[in-house]
Amino acid sequence: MLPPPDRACPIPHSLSGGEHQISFVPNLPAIFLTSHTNSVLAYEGPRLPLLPQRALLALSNPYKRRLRLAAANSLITTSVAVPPLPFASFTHTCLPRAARSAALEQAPAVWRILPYTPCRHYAKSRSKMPPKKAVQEEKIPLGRPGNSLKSGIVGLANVGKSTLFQAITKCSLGNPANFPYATIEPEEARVIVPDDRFDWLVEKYKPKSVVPANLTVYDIAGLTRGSSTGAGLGNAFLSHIRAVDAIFQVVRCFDDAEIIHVEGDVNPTRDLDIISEELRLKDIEFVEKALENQKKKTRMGGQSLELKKAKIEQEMIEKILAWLQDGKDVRKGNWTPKEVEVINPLFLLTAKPVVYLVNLSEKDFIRKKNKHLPKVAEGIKENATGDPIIPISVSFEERLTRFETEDAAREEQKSVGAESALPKIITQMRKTLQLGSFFTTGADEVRHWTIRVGTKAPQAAGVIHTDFEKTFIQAIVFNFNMLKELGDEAEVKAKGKMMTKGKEYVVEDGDILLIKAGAAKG
Ligand SMILES: Nc1ncnc2c1ncn2[C@@H]1O[C@H](COP(=O)(O)OP(=O)(O)OP(=O)(O)O)[C@@H](O)[C@H]1O
Ligand SMILES: [Mg+2]
Repeated sequence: MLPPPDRACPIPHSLSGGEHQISFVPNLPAIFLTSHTNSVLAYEGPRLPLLPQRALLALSNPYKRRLRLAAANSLITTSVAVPPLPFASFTHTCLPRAARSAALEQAPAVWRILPYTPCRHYAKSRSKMPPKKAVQEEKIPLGRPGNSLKSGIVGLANVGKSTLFQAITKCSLGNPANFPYATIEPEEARVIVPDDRFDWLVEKYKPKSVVPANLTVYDIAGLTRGSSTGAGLGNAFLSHIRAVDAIFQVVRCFDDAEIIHVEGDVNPTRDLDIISEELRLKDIEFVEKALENQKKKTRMGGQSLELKKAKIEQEMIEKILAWLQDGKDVRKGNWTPKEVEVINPLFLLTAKPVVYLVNLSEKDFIRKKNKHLPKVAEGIKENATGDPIIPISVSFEERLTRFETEDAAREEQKSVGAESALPKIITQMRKTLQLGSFFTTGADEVRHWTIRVGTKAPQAAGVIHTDFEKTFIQAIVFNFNMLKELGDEAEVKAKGKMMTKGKEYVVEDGDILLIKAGAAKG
């Protein structure tokens, strides 16, 4: 209860009526009256008024303790019903001492409304302090690849996509044939992600069940000049590309007069340009559509928070459109986390990470020489800086799959002096997507899980089971390298290398996790 008023102070009209909170700090010359709206009424005493949360920060420890104690006993924060003007009155006797004397001296006391969010007053009051360093916004990569990854094989028609698909998946789902557009519907197959650590763990634990990580690969119909406007197989293939997390782009660098080239001759730099142009044109179309929809939302006008958010989003979409119209791929932009949130649901083709696969003749691949290769590398470096390029001979890979046994295929690789590039392209794809691995081990199951680099323990637990993210308690962690070095879990434990980690732990590549989670609600 507040003491009875003995001196009236006017309460500004905007705060009159309704329930308001009064908070003050004993012996501090500031008093705050916070409304349920977005404003704060502050008493302007001898010191600059501070915003409540800032005031708490600014208090010295004994005051903080007193404030907390008092707040716990409802002494400090009291609800007051403020009657409408002109009857609003407020007693200065409940003001802190310094404020009270100021109120008496400067009567009538001055009240003013301060915005609730900005902390400008706080910054001003400490103007002698060096300026705060700009907070570096954490960068987040585009896309949201999960544990089940999808990648599409993309390229001009008749460049070897289906043959590669068949070699990768070691199955006959693909449709390789020497005529353009042999593939119509995207074929799909899962391939196991090769990982020596996983193989070692399987050997060590000899579990009843083994679950390696996998990558779903799609063989997508060939592109051609004008695909974005419906030429060739037109738009159909584009929707297939939209659905994948990443792209393997096959570039033809083999000369073979028998194999038809849709452009008439082998010219990989021109082919690269055609593909990036088509993907970009399609993205422009997607973004223009998104912008149109967004404009429908913002057209209504008004001041609601939702509308403000929609307007900010519209500006971001306009920025993305300008970027694309400038001839640049979305994945090469330097986007803020908020912009990434806008980009992800657009499923843009040029936002997807690309691994370039340069398809060489078997002869060139073995001798590690190809007349087109330097130009291709230069072109990619110039237009898609940083994207990985892997030389491969799709026909060699296809031939290797025809050997009866793995050993025979290995022998062949040894005898010709060249290794299959397939394991490399899958591991490179994971690297490009900034993915890492963790493992769960035991007598029942050894499993390889996929997460984005930088994922924290609860989110990693959520990959195992969605409930685990919410009910996460802790994780028992040790790294594969430690296990391999020390030999077994007991030894890892004895050496104190088995650790209990909480919610803030960032899972490292190769961690072996045991998640402890509570029971799920409901
Ligand atoms: N490195 C290579 N050297 C020689 N021939 C190759 C090579 N790679 C693929 N080919 C041949 O090119 C032809 C076309 O291959 P494939 O059907 O895999 O192409 P594609 O890109 O899937 O075509 P589409 O776009 O029509 O689906 C096949 O005859 C295949 O054997
Ligand atoms: Mg094909």
